Amino acid sequence: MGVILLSMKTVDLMLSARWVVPIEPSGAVLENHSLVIHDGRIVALVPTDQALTQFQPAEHQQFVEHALMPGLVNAHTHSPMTLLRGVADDMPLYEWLQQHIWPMEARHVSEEFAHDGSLLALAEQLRGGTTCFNDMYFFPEVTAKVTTQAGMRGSIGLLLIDFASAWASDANEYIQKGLDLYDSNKTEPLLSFCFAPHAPYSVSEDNLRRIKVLADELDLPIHMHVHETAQEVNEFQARFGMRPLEKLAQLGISGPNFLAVHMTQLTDAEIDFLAESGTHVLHCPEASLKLASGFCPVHRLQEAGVNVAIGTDGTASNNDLDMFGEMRTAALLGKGVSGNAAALPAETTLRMATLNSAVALGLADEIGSLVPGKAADVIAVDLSELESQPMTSPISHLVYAVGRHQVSDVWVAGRQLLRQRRLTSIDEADLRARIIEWQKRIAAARH
Ligand SMILES: CSC[C@H]1O[C@@H](n2cnc3c(O)ncnc32)[C@H](O)[C@@H]1O
Ligand SMILES: [Zn+2]
Repeated sequence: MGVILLSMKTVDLMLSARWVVPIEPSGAVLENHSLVIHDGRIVALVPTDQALTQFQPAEHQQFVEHALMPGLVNAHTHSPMTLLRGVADDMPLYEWLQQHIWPMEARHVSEEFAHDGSLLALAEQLRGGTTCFNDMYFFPEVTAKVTTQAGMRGSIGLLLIDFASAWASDANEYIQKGLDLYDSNKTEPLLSFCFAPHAPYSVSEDNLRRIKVLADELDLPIHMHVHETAQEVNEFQARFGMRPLEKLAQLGISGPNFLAVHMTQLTDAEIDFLAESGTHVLHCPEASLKLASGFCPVHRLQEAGVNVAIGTDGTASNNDLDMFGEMRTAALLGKGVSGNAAALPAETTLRMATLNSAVALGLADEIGSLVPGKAADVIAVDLSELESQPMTSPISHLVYAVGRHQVSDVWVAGRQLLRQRRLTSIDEADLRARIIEWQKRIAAARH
């Protein structure tokens, strides 16, 4: 016994579970395996009986009726917009943006708005099993700070839009503030950055050229709403004599460092072009459905070889940050739109919300699957509930049957941020009080 103990490796944490869904190297489910974690990284994923003879963990948690899987990666959102949840429903994109959201943002967006809205987004996402999100909003330095304070992982958008806001008055200031944010945080382990020009219709060609030069110089991805509605494409065509994607191709923006959000309007030739250029598509099915923007042809994109990731978009159009719900919608919609029940099977959809999102964000070496060497961004999903019975297939249940309330525990870089459904790094009571104040302020301004 003494000899065995001596040869055992001391590690920080062992998570043993009935089921583990690592996503890579195979999409298969492992039974009775343990994840071994040290210094925030996965050091082994082995059968539990083997793990117990090889490793001596400082902490050992056992999940007898749970599945462990990689944290979900929300490929597109606008965190502070949680404060605008439910303010403008049941209308199309331009009416929603121009008559409701932009005027409300002009009235309310501030450092404090970005702080409290981001905190609410972090809390909602962690409680729903999302461990990393890709953001685009005003005051990104505030979102970045709250994210690191909470211990979550974030890809922060260096925003550009051609109108003055509480954050910046013109393109020069937007770009400079973005670069300053990047410079002062580029070594922060939980943060990464994307340039985030809002859309082809809201950022001039000259400014897009500037972003392209900077993105090449710093080797950062560019993240942008593109071909969201037919109206966008038609109006752009009337103004510039070409479709937005063609303009972006002309500017050299499309390619493996380009993340195109929505993409509901695509010709066959454009699908081929996206595949050839290595452009990533960030699919936000619920926001596109709610705004009746159109349908992203996900199955055709995947058949062509395009990397398609899943995002929620913001809560003013979704209206939640529920990546389990989003996976289910993506899978069902993908079948409906393609007329093919075999399109977007559960395993593919789970991969879209984890590894594909990580690939799009340039983070696949770090997150998106449970592979030794990667960061320990892990979630435990309780499958003991009646609603998950009988346990015919964990992967099927995770996509088609599980609700986000079944996420019991969450770790980011090996740090536990949700323990038996309680947040460990965010004060829920304080957050609730702040949100009630915002509710009053926003309601008062509307009357
Ligand atoms: C300038 S920060 C981001 C900007 O985007 C707005 N927004 C949120 N959702 C969408 C969407 O689906 N399409 C276009 N613009 C969107 C948000 O209100 C902010 O102003
Ligand atoms: Zn968006």
